Amino acid sequence: MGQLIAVEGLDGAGKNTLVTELVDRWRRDGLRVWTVTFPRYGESVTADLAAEALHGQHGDLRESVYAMALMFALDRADAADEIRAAVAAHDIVLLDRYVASNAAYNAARLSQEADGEMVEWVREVEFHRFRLPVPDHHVLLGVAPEVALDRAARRAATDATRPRDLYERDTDLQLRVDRVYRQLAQSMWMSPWLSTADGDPAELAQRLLDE
Ligand SMILES: Nc1ncnc2c1ncn2[C@@H]1O[C@H](COP(=O)(O)OP(=O)(O)O)[C@@H](O)[C@H]1O
Ligand SMILES: Cc1cn([C@H]2C[C@H](O)[C@@H](COP(=O)(O)OP(=O)(O)O)O2)c(=O)[nH]c1=O
Repeated sequence: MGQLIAVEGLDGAGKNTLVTELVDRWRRDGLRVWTVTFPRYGESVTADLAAEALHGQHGDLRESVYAMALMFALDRADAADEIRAAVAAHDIVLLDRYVASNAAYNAARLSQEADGEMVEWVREVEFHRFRLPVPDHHVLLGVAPEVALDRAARRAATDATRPRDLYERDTDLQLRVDRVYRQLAQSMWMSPWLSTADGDPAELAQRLLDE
């Protein structure tokens, strides 16, 4: 059985960059590594619909916090068996965003804290009803929100395929998401959380293997 690790953080925090570096490093070391990014755009209709809603389509879908949370959760529910099989066949399964994204973003949308109703609803729906595997570890890539916001804005300016969505353009929302993420990490929500401010892959790769 491999380790299931979820990497979390704000839009533009550098999750994708960090995950790519960790996967390369561990594979060079001979470990069997499998990775998936949520939302699974292009593979999951509900993920695509949610992203389109965040870019202004599908009427008032985006206004419902619970509907948006459910769209992202259904994407994961559909991937549950694949993740379980990957954990059985690999040393490490690395997830770029997972259930905690839904907890942090939707609690933040409702101005709730990590001990509020939304985080509990996400836990109940995703881990209990959808039976998603619980990560062995979470990693919070906790760069300062201003840094993440700046990176997301620069990425949008230089990459025409990555315009900022509704959440990325909402600075107050990102600040509240950051706060909920830190509370989730502090309370070790569902499993131990490792927090890193700079995402040094060498150090993090070792810390995760040492755990
Ligand atoms: N450690 C870093 N230092 C500087 N820029 C970075 C770093 N990590 C990522 N970036 C840049 O910031 C932007 C967002 O990174 P990305 O990995 O796509 O973030 P996320 O997946 O969290 O949205 C990208 O343009 C990336 O090249
Ligand atoms: C995976 C996931 C993402 N989100 C949010 C975080 C992001 O702001 C947004 C889109 O995900 P993101 O990973 O940022 O995709 P991209 O920038 O490539 O479009 O959706 C949730 O609210 N719940 C979830 O379960």
